[in-house]
Amino acid sequence: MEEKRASELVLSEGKVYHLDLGPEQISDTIILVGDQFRVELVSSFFETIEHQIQKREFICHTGTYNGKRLSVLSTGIGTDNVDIVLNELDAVVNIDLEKRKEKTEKKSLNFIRIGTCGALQTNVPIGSYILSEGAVGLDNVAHFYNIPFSEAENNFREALEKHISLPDSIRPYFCESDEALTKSIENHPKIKRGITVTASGFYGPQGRQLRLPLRTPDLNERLMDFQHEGKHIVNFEMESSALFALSKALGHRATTVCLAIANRPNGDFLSEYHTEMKELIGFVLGEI
Ligand SMILES: O=P(O)(O)O[C@H]1O[C@H](CO)[C@@H](O)[C@H]1O
Ligand SMILES: O=c1cc[nH]c(=O)[nH]1
Repeated sequence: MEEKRASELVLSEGKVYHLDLGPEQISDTIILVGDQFRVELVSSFFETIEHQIQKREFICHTGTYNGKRLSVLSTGIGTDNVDIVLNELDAVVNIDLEKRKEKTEKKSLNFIRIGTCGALQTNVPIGSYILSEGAVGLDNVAHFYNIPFSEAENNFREALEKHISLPDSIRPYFCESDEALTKSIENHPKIKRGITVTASGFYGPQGRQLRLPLRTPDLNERLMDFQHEGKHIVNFEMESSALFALSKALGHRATTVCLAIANRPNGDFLSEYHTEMKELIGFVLGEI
């Protein structure tokens, strides 16, 4: 295997550059959250914490919950950050950082994103837990890689592209979550399973209009009434498409569960959700 150059595998004092992590400092199951302050909320459930680090918006705590080693890491907002997080976590486990060479034996990580989202169906009230069976990417991260999308994933994307007319410059992609990981956290009365749309922004890209007019004003209605082989779109958030696509390509497993803090068709928004988020975290940790 060829040695990765300093500008390609970017390290700082032997650790991956943005996350400041090395191989001993992460577990095989990693909880990903967008908000950096949610890391402490997750690790407040741990009985021990062995490692804590922060660089920029990336905070990581590694410890144990019910005797099981777990890490929790903040990604910050957006799929551009997910590109950094997934590539660097994969490098930590699958590249020998000292020799700068890919390892022969690869490790597979489990990623569970616990986020917030906006529901896109009238019958999914704020406070629901939305579990992603797959994510439509309206961002462009996956377009820079060869992702082994399945025929079913390509068919879903094609059907969606026919249903919504997006500006020519936006090319959606679709990637499923890991079914076994998804199933492991589906047993809760507040859980609704469905398809997530990962947007490249919070306002216009999610059909929110403040002062700027929108180029696709009926985007949300189009997404809400789309269905393909019994699958419906249920929510908007900003990370899962890249998380699922890069995990698939790198041989990792990923799923997402989000607390609905907005309901777009009903016009509702929950700005203070600490208690609801704590309950969701407690549920997920108890299941994995
Ligand atoms: O609460 P988090 O995990 O950050 O998730 C959602 O909230 C942010 C937008 O407010 C985006 O990151 C979106 O995906
Ligand atoms: O409406 C919402 C709420 C949370 N996160 C999003 O990306 N959108």
